[in-house]
Amino acid sequence: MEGKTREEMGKSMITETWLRKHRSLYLGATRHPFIRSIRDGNIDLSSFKTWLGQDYIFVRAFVPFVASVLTKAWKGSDDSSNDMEVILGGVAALNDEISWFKKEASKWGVQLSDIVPQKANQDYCRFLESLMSPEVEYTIAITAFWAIEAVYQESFAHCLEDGTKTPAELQETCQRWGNEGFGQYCNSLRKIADRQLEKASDDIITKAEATFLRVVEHEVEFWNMSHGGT
Ligand SMILES: Cc1ncc(CN)c(N)n1
Repeated sequence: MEGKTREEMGKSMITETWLRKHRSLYLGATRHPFIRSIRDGNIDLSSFKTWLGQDYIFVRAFVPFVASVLTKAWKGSDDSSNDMEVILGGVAALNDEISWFKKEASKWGVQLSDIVPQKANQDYCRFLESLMSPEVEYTIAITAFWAIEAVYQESFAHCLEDGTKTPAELQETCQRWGNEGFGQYCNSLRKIADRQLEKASDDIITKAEATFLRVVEHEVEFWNMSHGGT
C-alpha cells in the first residue's frame, strides 16, 4: 500500500487512509486514560458516574442526529433501502441504550434529572446539531455517524480483551458497545461511508475528513471531561 496514490488504492479505502494518517489522534480517543483506567481496573467510580450522567444527555441529543442521517439517506443514498435498514437498526439500539442508561443510573445512584451538561458535552451536542442542517450532505453525516459509533466500539472492546482487569460491575457497560454485534453494525456504517466517499468530489472528501477529525477530537474531550469530572 505504501507509496500508492488514492486512485491506485481505490477510493473505497478512504476511511482506512484516514485511520492510518490520523492514527495517534484516533488512538488518543480509543485508548484514552479513562478507558485505560477501566481496563486496568483502577477507575475512579466518581468518574464513571460523571460519564454515565453526561453520556445519557449526549445520547438524547444523538437520537435526533441519527434521525437526520436517516432522512438524508432516504434521498441522498445510492442504496437507500440498505442504508435505511442499517440506520434504523442504530435508532433501535439507541432506544435500548436510553433504557439501559436509566437502569444503570438507578443502580449507581445517579439522578439523571439533576445532570447539567458540561462544556465538552454542550460543544459536542452543538456540533451534532450543526450536522443536522439539511445543507449538510449525507456523505458528511454518515461519516460522522460511523466515527462516533466506532470510537465507542473500539474503546469498550479494548476493555474486554483477554488479560484485562475490567471490574465485574463495569463488564456490562463494556459489553454494550464492545460486543461483536455492535462491531458488525459499525462495519456496516463504515462500508456505507466508504461507498459514499468513493463517488464523492474531492471537496466533499476533504470536508468529510475534517468532520471525522472533529468527531475524534470531541470524543477525546468527552473522555477528558469524564476522567477529570467529579
Ligand atoms: C460520546 C458518545 N459517543 C458515542 C456513543 C455511542 N453511541 C455514545 N453513547 N457517547
